[in-house]
Amino acid sequence: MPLPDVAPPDPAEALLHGQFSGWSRSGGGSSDGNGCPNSPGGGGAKYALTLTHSHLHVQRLSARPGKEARLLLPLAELLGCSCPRHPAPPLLLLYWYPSGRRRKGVSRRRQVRAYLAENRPDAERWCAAVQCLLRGVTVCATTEFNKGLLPRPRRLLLLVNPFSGRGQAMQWCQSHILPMIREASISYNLIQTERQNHAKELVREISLAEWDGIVIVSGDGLLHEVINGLMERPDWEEAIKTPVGILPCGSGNALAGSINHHAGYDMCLREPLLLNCCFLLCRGCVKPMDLVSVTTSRPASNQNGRPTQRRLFSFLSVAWGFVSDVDIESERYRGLGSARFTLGTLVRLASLRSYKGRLSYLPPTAVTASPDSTPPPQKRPLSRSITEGLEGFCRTPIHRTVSDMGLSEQRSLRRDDEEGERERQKERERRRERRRGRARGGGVTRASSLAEDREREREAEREREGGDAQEGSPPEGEGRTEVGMEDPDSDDREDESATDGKDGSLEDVLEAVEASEQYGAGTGKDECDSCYQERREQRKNSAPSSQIVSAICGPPRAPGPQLECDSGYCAEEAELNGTYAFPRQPYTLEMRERALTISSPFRHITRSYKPKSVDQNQNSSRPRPLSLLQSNSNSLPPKLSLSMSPPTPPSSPPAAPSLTSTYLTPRPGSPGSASPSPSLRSPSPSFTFDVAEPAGPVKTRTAISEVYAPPRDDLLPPLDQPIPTRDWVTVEGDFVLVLAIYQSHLGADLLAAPQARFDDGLIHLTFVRAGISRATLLRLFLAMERGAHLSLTSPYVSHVSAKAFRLQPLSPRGTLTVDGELVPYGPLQAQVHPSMARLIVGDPGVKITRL
Ligand SMILES: Nc1ncnc2c1ncn2[C@@H]1O[C@H](COP(=O)(O)OP(=O)(O)OP(=O)(O)O)[C@@H](O)[C@H]1O
Repeated sequence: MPLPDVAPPDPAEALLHGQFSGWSRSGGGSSDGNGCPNSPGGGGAKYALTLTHSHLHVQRLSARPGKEARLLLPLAELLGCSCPRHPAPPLLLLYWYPSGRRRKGVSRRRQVRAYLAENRPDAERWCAAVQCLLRGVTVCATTEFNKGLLPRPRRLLLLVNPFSGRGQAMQWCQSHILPMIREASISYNLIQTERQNHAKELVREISLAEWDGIVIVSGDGLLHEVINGLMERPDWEEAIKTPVGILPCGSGNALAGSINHHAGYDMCLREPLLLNCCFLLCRGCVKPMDLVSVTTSRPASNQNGRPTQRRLFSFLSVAWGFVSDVDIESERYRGLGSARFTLGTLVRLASLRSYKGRLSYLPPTAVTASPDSTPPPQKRPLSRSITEGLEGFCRTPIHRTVSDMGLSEQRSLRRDDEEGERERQKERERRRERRRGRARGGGVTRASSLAEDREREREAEREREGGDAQEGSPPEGEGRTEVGMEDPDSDDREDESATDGKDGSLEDVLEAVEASEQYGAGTGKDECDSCYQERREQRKNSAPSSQIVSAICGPPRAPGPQLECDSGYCAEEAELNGTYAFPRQPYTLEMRERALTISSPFRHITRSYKPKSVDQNQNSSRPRPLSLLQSNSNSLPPKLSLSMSPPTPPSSPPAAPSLTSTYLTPRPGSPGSASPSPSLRSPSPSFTFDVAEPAGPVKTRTAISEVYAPPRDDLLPPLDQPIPTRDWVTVEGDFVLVLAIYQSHLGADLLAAPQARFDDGLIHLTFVRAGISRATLLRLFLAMERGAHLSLTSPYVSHVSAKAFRLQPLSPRGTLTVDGELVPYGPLQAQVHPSMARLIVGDPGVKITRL
């Protein structure tokens, strides 16, 4: 980009200075066709190049009418440079990505500039100098630039979900991603995922020391898998420090939107967003990112009457109500790309639901110490306030009832005394609660235990069943009431007159959308309930993944190390969405072998997409993606073989990984090969993706414990214990939505929490209560596109920050999502773990929105 008033460089700042000739395919002295469309000019034009720490100054020596004599290339806009090998002429190729306005927002565009050096050593010296600056190597004017100064090339593991978004991920890999990664001199291995949880299984087992980063080429769902795969490793503390990146090919792309926003770019979608994120990825700066530990639960359904719990780690959001409904229900419009959410929003607005529930949260001011900054001593009380709060609530020595939070002064108490007391107290509470009955109104602020809730729900259920049997009304409408109606408990969801008058012309639009939806889907309003039922049976992306899982991966997958899974729970979950389905048939070695062979990340395919034969995707009715391991990395063995050990039964505790593969181990003679076992190697905590590292041994290895000890949620009591009344705030009533988000964006075009930072240690809660009109709700989402919704005042909308929260749905049915993925419906609680992961975000925020 020529700048009219470019000042000449200060000679004192110059690192290199030299003369080059212009070069282009048409006008240059090359006959091999190795030209560049944007090179500075034909043969004959002379240029003086000066390299400083921040810029490359280009001065045209021979004047040319109508052309600027000076050009300033900021190194911040340079992706990389190269010097093509002999017999190509001694060229210095610069890959420049200035930002420019596009139809769909501002994004980067590629320009290659080529300068012909007098000889090859000159070209190589310049190339080394530019690369040193891009990699952050400390240099000065007296530095003798050569390739030896450069750190080893960075290595990325690219995981591509070919079905994400509109199914363009592989196409975009070829057209944009891989060329840019090569230009940035990054080595990579590319693996296509072939089924749900494939990425999770991979990252659980690979040798992470081989990689400088794991990059997801997909939507947010695949990153969710990777984060949880890393957290399920015995060496999770090291593993989760592996930088992760995302290249947006999904339909929501919330994290990519947040990264784009953090870099200072205007909101954009699709390819412009991809180019921005790919540029930032190649630049490579890493930032700490908060993770949120989420514990989900389902009410007791098995004979022992215990609720079952599951813990997972989230980087983006927890949603209940409107947002999760739209996310899951709009799956059917996947072909529309991100527009599916717009349509889904309109459809859901047309038949707005509300859900009964209780939301409790711990505001940040109430927390004295972050669990990560000063790890609490073992078995300390959860917090003093909790004990006090519980005492106030239960009027009994509550420290006994919360003994597994650890009350050190009470450790000497006999365990069975404590348990007996806890049981007696629960029983007293239950009786007291029954006496209070259902007279208690909505919006009550208090703490209570899930046991009470379940008891109340069971009672309510019994009453309802009795009532329904008498009145003959179906129970479907329970708990999902239309907003705006007088009686939120009413089942008469057809009656929307209460809001009809309010919304005016918006209603016409909504009715039109609703009518077209009914026409398109062939369902009427009543059939919404059957769709709802259906949704419980299916899962996101069910077609491809369920086919593969059933045809190829019948083997049970061992539950995560922290997973408490009894058979009843698993069966129920399989029915719910399949996410946690553990197939019941025995898992033979042959099946495991077949799955792994077909999974083919371990196959070496040299830069060609090899189509898979149909029989590899048994029962697959749709064309399957190509199995692929594509690599330009020199660091991996060309031929990969697997050695298998018998599968671990799902119920057995996850000890050392049962699968080993030679691709997991360093190549013999490679820098890391001295390490005795891949499982003993982990990235050094001090390693950063962007910090220059001299060539040599990959990383220092530390021995890791095989005992899995996941991080503790020390701000939260166990899910079946009451939350404290002190410091916690509880809101109970009818909600249209509850959204907990920890990134700025909910989708690439939804700035849901403008104040959020990757590592602010906060959960940003938005909740909308029943009674809001559709017009206001629509206005809220429209304002969210600009991040202006926080200033929209409505008595029904609240925005708060928290360190932890608990959500107790009291409606019998609904949808809960974590990072956009369906989780079992039931009580859930979450706590933020500040800066636990690391995210590749590129250069920090230089505002580039206009030319
Ligand atoms: N090859 C595959 N076949 C089927 N499902 C897959 C495959 N690879 C990954 N998945 C699963 O697909 C789900 C959705 O993936 P992802 O979120 O990345 O894309 P998306 O839904 O299109 O994007 P977004 O979340 O932004 O809308 C994830 O749960 C992931 O586990």
